Amino acid sequence: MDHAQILIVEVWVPLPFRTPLSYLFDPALAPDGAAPRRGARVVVSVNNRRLVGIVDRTSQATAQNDCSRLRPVETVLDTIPLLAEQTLDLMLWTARYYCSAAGELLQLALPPALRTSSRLQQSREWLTVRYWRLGRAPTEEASGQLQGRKQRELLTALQTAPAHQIEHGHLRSLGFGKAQFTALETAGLIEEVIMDELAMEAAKGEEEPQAASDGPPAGHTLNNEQKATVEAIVSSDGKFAAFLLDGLTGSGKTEVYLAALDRLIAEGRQALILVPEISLTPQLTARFEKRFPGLVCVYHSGLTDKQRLLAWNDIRLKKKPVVVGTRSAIFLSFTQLALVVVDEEHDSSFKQQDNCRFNARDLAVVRASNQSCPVVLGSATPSLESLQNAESGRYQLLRLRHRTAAFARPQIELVNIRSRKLTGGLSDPAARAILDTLQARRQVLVFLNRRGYAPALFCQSCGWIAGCSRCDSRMTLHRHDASLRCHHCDLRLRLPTNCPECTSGSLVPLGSGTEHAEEALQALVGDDIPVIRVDRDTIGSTSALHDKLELVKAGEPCVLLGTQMLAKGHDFPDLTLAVILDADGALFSGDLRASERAMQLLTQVCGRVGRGEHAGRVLVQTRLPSHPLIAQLLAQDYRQFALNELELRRQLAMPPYSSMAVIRAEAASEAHLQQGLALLASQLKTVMTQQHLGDGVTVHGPFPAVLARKKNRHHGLLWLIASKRATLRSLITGLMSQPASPDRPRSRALQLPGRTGRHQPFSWSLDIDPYETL
Ligand SMILES: Nc1ncnc2c1ncn2[C@@H]1O[C@H](COP(=O)(O)OP(=O)(O)OP(=O)(O)O)[C@@H](O)[C@H]1O
Ligand SMILES: [Zn+2]
Repeated sequence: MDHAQILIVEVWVPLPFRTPLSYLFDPALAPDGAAPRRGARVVVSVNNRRLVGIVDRTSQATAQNDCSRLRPVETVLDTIPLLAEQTLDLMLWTARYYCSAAGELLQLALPPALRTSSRLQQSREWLTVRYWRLGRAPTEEASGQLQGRKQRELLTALQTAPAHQIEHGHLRSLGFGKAQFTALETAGLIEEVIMDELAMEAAKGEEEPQAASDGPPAGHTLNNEQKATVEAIVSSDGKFAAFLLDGLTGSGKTEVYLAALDRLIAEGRQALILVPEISLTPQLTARFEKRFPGLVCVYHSGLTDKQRLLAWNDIRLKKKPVVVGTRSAIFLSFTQLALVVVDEEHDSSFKQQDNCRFNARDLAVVRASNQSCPVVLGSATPSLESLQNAESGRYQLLRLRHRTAAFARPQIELVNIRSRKLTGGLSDPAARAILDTLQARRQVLVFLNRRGYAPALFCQSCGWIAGCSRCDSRMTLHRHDASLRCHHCDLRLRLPTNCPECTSGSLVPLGSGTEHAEEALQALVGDDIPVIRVDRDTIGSTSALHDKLELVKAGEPCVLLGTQMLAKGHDFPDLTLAVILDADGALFSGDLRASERAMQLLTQVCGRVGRGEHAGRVLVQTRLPSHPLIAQLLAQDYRQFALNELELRRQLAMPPYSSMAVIRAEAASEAHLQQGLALLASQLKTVMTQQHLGDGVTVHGPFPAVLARKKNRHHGLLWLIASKRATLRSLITGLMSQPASPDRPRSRALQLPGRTGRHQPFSWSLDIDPYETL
């Protein structure tokens, strides 16, 4: 083989490999003789599977390369890079930082239609777009013959459009139709162009500036705090700066993002707004769309494959400069970011909980830094990590201390329910407050973070409790379909009528979930007042939630009942009472972040009321009125809470004052689990000794996971805590190069350790900067 002509193409494939795979490419065989460019897609085969991969690098084969062992690239799908350089760089950075496979991130960086080999043809069809443009040689005579007003309007539209062309669909939406197209085409004044958008590269630089729009509807007149905040953000235009926007619930953070965007995207650049879950906040998206009509693109996994492809491409080609998306949107192909916003930055949904366990909030900072633009992390209840970054000066702290509403803060009262009778979880004082509020024609929010009818089913004669046969957990009673369900593995059983242990018929539900609360609330308020339940069981689709929330927005008296779905950023001016049915549920967990999470959740619920013209009131039902966290909730000083909590973490040398990784292991049996974890622990010791890591790092465990048995697999973990991030890195890198098991040395270290499959006797994975630690 003549090495001089053969190229070696390194390709990332969507499999858990640590390095790209090498393939041969013979330019002589390519139709245009060109090598595939970085970021272009190719089809390659891996273990007889044909996969779509992304080109990382192409180089000349040398005599050192053993080309006979390499397979050829099967097809080059793109002549241009489909993934922006910036996205590819971020993928590689993410894979390195989180010790995972860059190729697997392709699933997030490319929409499904572009990476599934059976959909490739269809994706091309979806991206073929019809345009009309000015004819090449319109004659004077032809122009003179223009008949109708609409024909002249169409011509003017094209004359003033960038590149003198406009998409067919867009023209139709402007009211132009077949009559005008045919007439002008016949006269040679316009012509049709069919374009393969997948083969188009994004406009570079300022070539095609996209004005924010012709006078977007202005927002509120900003108050002084908001103005100062916007100025601080805008003054970092064109350079990297990270801001923590710490603003009370309802202090107008969203208004700040909008105003900053207004100033920053004016020059045709892009902006990314990351939100926890789009389906939960249709209102937020609507606010962006209203302010930037036609310029907002929404990107999340709830879209159909086609919608996702078109949205992805609009973003790539910079047709829609404002992108509102969930965590995977961080991997979109932006080339010219002017601003990145992470709304509700404390939210757990920014952390991916499987495969590559990245935190999109942290990647937002990395991406902004790579692309030299400001990034704003906003929250009323900032994470301790971000607060610490602000304290240490890494992030600039911006504060909004005043609510925009007429009333500063809701009034919070405790209801001690230790010896009270509850109906569907509801105490008498809470019931009275609800009725009073509805009487005054206002709305009520009832928060209960537990779905189903009851969290347990109990036999009064023998004490049996329904448990899951596959997990160490209780089954939840769902009454609407008379089932018992495990919320961990989704096992579903018919509700028994008799106790399976003692056959007695005295089975009773224990405790209350939202289904029970709904029943009790409806009985309390009567049939005329709607009780709107929002939880995972009632919200099948985005539109279902949207319809329910519209009902609340209409302002009629109603009761909005639900789980944490309701705590996320909703803005309903007529909500004046919130009832937290069971504050204690949030207080018991040994997790590192348990208090932080509980405080954030409860504070956010309290923040949903009193946002309009009327004062808000919150009733907190608890059996532990003197619990310190409840006291801090009453004080309504999240910041003080956070500072105390930070001090505690500092004393314990826990994150954010140290770097942490969790090794999660699962096994077919307890014996396999113990054996596997013991091996890992001893390998960690070996690495620590070899590399003299000494006091810099501590390994805790092994210990069982909170749910020690889940889906019939046994779960356990190890904690690695280091004073410096670099030490943790050395330890992890060292561990990765240890043999997978004593009798099975890792041959080429290509495959990531521990990711050999969920059905192995023993497997493990790494969680760097874990959100959940148990
Ligand atoms: N300067 C202002 N003048 C009058 N009203 C304002 C102003 N800024 C914001 N608002 C209104 O106040 C309400 C709360 O603002 P916004 O939703 O921006 O707050 P937020 O801080 O994002 O809230 P949260 O974090 O609780 O979701 C909204 O209805 C908004 O329209
Ligand atoms: Zn189960």
